[in-house]
Amino acid sequence: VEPITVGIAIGAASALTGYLSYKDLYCRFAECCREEQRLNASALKLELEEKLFGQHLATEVILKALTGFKNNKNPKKPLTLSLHGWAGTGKNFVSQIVAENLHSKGLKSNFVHLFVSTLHFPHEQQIKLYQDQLQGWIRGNVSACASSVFIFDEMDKLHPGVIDAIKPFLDYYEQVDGVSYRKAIFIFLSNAGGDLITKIALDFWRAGRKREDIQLKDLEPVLSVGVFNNKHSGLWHSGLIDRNLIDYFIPFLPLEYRHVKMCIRAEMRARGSVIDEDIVTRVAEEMTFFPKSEKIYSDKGCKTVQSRLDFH
Ligand SMILES: Nc1ncnc2c1ncn2[C@@H]1O[C@H](COP(=O)(O)OP(=O)(O)OP(=O)(O)O)[C@@H](O)[C@H]1O
Repeated sequence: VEPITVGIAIGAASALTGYLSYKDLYCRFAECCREEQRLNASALKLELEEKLFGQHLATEVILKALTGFKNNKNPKKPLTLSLHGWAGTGKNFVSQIVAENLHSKGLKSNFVHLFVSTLHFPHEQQIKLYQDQLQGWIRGNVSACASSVFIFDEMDKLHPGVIDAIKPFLDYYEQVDGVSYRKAIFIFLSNAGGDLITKIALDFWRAGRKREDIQLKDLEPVLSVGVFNNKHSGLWHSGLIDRNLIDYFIPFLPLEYRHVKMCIRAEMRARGSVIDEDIVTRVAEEMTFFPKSEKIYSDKGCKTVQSRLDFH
C-alpha cells in the first residue's frame, strides 16, 4: 500500500471518528450557509486599505456598518447600504470584496445575488411583473439562507417603484409570512448623487483643503435628499428613504490622477508584470480629466485602465 493512500485513509478515518463533524466535512466540499459565522473585520480592513484607493469615507463606513451588523446577534432589520458615485470609482469593486468577506465564493456564491437593472428589469411596461418576481426571488433565497446578500447594480437605471416592492423585507418586522429578513444584506449601487459628491470634493480642493478631511457629515445628508429628489436615481420618492430604511448612504469620491496611477500599478502587479513607471505615466496621461479648467478628476475613474494597459 502506498504511503499517500494510507494518509488519505487515516485522514478520512480521523475525520469520520469525530475530529470533524459531518456538517464540517460536508461544508468542505459543498457551499454552506453559515449564518452565525463572524466577520473577520481585520482581514476586511486590511483588504480595503490595501486595494481600494482614494475612498477614505467608503472604507470607514463599510467597515463600521459590516462589523456592527455582523457582531449583532439580533439585528432588528436587514443591513441596507446605498453606494453612490461617479463611474469607475470602485462601487462594484467594493461590493465584490464585501461579498467575498461574507461568503468565500463571493459573487459566485449561491448566497450572493447580483441584479443589474438593464439586464433583469429592462422594460418599463413590466414593472408589476418585476415586483412580483423580485419578491418571490428574495423570499426564496432568504428562506434558504438568512445571511444572503443582494446587490442591485445600476439603480439609477431602475424604474421608480420597482425597488419599493421589497420595502416590507427591509423594514423592522420580525417576520414577513414566516420568513425573517433581519440577517440579510442589501447593497444598492448608483451613479446618482455623483454630481453632488464631485461638487463637494471640488469645493474642498478649491479651498486648498485635503480630500481626506471630507467627512461623512459633509456628504450624507446632501446625498439622501438629492437621491430622493432625483427622478433617475431608482429611489425617487422611494419609501425606502422616506421610512429611513437605508442605513448608510456611502459616497465614492471622484478619482484623481494619483489614484489612477495606483490602479495602473495594481493592475500590473495582478498581471505579474514588473512595474514600469514610464508605462504607468503614459497610461494615466491617456485618461481624460474634468472639470475642463482644472482637470483634477478622471472621467471614467479607473474603469478603462485594464483595457488601456493592453496596448502597452
Ligand atoms: N477606488 C478604487 N480603488 C482601486 N481600484 C479601483 C477603484 N475604483 C475602480 N477601480 C478599478 O476599476 C475597475 C472598475 O471599477 P468599478 O466597476 O468598481 O466601478 P463602479 O464605481 O462600479 O462604476 P460604474 O458606476 O460605472 O458601475 C475595478 O474593477 C477596479 O479594478
